[in-house]
Amino acid sequence: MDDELAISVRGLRKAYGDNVAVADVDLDVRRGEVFALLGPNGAGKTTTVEILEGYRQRDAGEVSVLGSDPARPDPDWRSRLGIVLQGTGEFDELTVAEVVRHFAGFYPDADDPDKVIERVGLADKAAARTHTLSGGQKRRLDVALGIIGRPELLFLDEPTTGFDPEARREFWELIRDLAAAGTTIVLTTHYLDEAEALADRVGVIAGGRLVEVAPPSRLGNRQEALATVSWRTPDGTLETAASATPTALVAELAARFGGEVPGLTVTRPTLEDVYLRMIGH
Ligand SMILES: Nc1ncnc2c1ncn2[C@@H]1O[C@H](COP(=O)(O)OP(=O)(O)OP(=O)(O)O)[C@@H](O)[C@H]1O
Repeated sequence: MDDELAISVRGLRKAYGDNVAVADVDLDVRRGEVFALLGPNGAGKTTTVEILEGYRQRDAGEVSVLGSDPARPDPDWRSRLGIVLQGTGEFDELTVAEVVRHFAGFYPDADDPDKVIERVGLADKAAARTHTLSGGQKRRLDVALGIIGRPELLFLDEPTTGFDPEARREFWELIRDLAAAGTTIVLTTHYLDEAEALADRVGVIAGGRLVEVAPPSRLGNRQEALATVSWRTPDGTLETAASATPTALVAELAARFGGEVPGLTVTRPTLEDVYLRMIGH
């Protein structure tokens, strides 16, 4: 096992009856990396992640997570993981501070509950009973419970669903801070901007197969794709051209217009464009 790897997966396979949910997945995640798993509903993300977390059994393949096989983990293995599930929900009558303190008790080297509550932006809700929290605030509490044990490896399942834009930005900052402090992070998300903002690499999974793994900027050869240049002619018509040399085209347009080119835009395929192509749209 390579010590540089937080996760190493070879030939992972899982079927539910005849339904093959995960087929021949090979995947490495380096220590300190932020890795995003993207894929449409039913692609196999949760199945894969729950196998890595030790919550589901695999049918075949080799899996190592922080040096252990999740199917036969070392005794202290689980305390080195942080898992942010979609909603804990069982502690409705307890306050935020009580729940976070309660979870801190499960870990040998837990972080300071007040500090963690502050970090996830719930300081002014510390004394509130959890059933009074909004959806976004509940997700922040989920995140607090995921990081209270100072995990080496943090799993986040669609972490910002229900967040308002400001809360998402704050959450992204938190993830960047955790990553900067050396935490390895694996997240699933349906938000491509989130993957682009946070991930060192993304893996696209479709139909149980890992279609591609690459940094967001390089996925689907995005960098080599033709640029789309648009501008308006003097009579206001929108013109569009696909170009491998957009700088030359813009220079030519600038010369033609004798200065500013009306309505000029230059775009490359977005992560969403290449992602949708990859999953067959
Ligand atoms: N416990 C289960 N029993 C039977 N089939 C399951 C079970 N869990 C998942 N599946 C099936 O396995 C496939 C992959 O599901 P999975 O939940 O891993 O996808 P996902 O990528 O996480 O989807 P989503 O984005 O909707 O959360 C789907 O066809 C799903 O119906």
